[in-house]
Amino acid sequence: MVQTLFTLNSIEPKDILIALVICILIYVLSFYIHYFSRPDRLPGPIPLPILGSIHLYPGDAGAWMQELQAKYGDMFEVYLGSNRAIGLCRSDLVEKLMSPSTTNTFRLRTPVNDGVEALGMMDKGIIFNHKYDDWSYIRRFYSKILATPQARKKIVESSQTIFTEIEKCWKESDEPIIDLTEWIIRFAFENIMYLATNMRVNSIDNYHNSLKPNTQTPLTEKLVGGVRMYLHAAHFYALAPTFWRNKPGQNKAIANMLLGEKKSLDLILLEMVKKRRVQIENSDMSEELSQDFLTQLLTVNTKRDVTKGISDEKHQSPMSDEEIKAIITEIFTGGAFTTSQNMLYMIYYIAKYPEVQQKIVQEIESILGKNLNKEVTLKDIDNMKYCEAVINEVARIWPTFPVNLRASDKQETIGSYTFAPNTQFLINNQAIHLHPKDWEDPNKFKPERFLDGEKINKNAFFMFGGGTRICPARVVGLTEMKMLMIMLFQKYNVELVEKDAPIKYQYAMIRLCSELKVSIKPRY
Ligand code: HEM
Repeated sequence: MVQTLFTLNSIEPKDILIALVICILIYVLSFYIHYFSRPDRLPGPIPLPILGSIHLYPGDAGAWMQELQAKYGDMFEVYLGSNRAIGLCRSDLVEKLMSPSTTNTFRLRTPVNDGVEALGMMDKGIIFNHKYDDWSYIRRFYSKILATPQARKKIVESSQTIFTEIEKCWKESDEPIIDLTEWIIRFAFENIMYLATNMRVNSIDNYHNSLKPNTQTPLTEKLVGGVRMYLHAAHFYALAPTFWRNKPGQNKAIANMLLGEKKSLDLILLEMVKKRRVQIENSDMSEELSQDFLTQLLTVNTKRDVTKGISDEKHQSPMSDEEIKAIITEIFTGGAFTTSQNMLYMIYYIAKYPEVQQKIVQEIESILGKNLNKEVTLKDIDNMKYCEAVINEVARIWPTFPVNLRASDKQETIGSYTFAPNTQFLINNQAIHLHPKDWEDPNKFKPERFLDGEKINKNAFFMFGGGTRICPARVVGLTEMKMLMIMLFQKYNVELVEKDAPIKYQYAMIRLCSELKVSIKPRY
């Protein structure tokens, strides 16, 4: 005891500092010995201990992946904190990851991620769900409800009504220049709300009124704002290592703010779920319930089950409000935001290329005539091949989702490289879409390359992703895009205000358009 006290008393602050510096040096040395002797080395920026390469991240994963490809080639590595992530920029490199086979082992989007956990989305819903049985159970709801002609018909019908409501607001405002960004988000939001809940929620009028001074923020605006912030939160939390998120100062403040926004969104969505649950519980047992997404989630494995056999032996209980909340968070993310952003970029390119706009109008008129009130059928929509080629070409040249994520919980090989379980793979959709190996004149906007007869190479185009995790709502997504195309371009000539300006956007898992100013003039 005396000996210990004596020893402690004789330690000077200087000695502690020296010991600390020695520890840090040993850590740094061993970090770099490990780094430089790692097996299956790939080119990439030399990481810093703890931070990895995150200090180099420009805030835009799409732009970063392009920059890294230019420096290091089609396959490279970066470190997100201490975790190795592999960038893949060529179709043949992603073959295994994007295989539709049920034996595809790249079933995960990310390894277990404490940021996603902190947001309350790990193993909830489907996007970040690692539990294969739960993921496939929830996907069955998507397939049953969204991949059907009924869902497409519903979207056709609601798109027409919602677009008319938007036109009414535009007429009322009588502005010569319109920024389409927020209108198109409300268009997609109202559509997905109707599809997912069978409710119309007046989001067009609400948005229009919210532009007037001194108005309160209506619930639909809070929801749209909340989902947008959720995308920013998912970006920050999924990517930034724990240490970086908790760094005192700006980082910590951003992390707290985003978490607060996610909690506010959770409260709104939970209230929506609870309200509908009470409505169902209070309704007469003999009353036929609606077949919408929310009702299916609320009634599965209950006496009022409208799902007709979605559950399996592992899923025999009703879903909790929390589980349903996570699922509808994702429905709104994909339904309101991914869809609207694709539509905005579609409008940007069509307005930028008047000759393409003219061909679109010709095709629409050849199928629907000049009667603007003619009912649009699914067959009409399916016959619009040039319109579809334009949608594809926009998604090729400017994917809304420029970087996709995959991981496997097993050891995997790609080419001659072996990767440890839980390695993160970053599929550079933008680079694959522009790779000269698969695309002739890749930077040229040329919708004809998608017309019948033109061969698109395997794994060279991922508008809706691919493999087992391909977008489960692609059929309705495409239908909605074509509907907007018909309603906007059949009736109006659309011109960009800044003809040569590049797309203005922010990155938040997807590319979020920040401004799209156009002038819209009636054709007739
Ligand atoms: C034009 C519209 C849309 C586009 C371009 C699009 C695109 C995508 C892409 C690229 C993915 C990633 C797939 C992968 O990892 O391979 C995805 C996944 C997903 N999308 Fe969509 N999407 C659209 C519309 C929608 C809509 C309307 C919804 C919801 C109603 C939706 C819900 C989802 C969900 C839940 C996933 C995750 C699937 C999983 O992890 O298994 N999407 N989408």
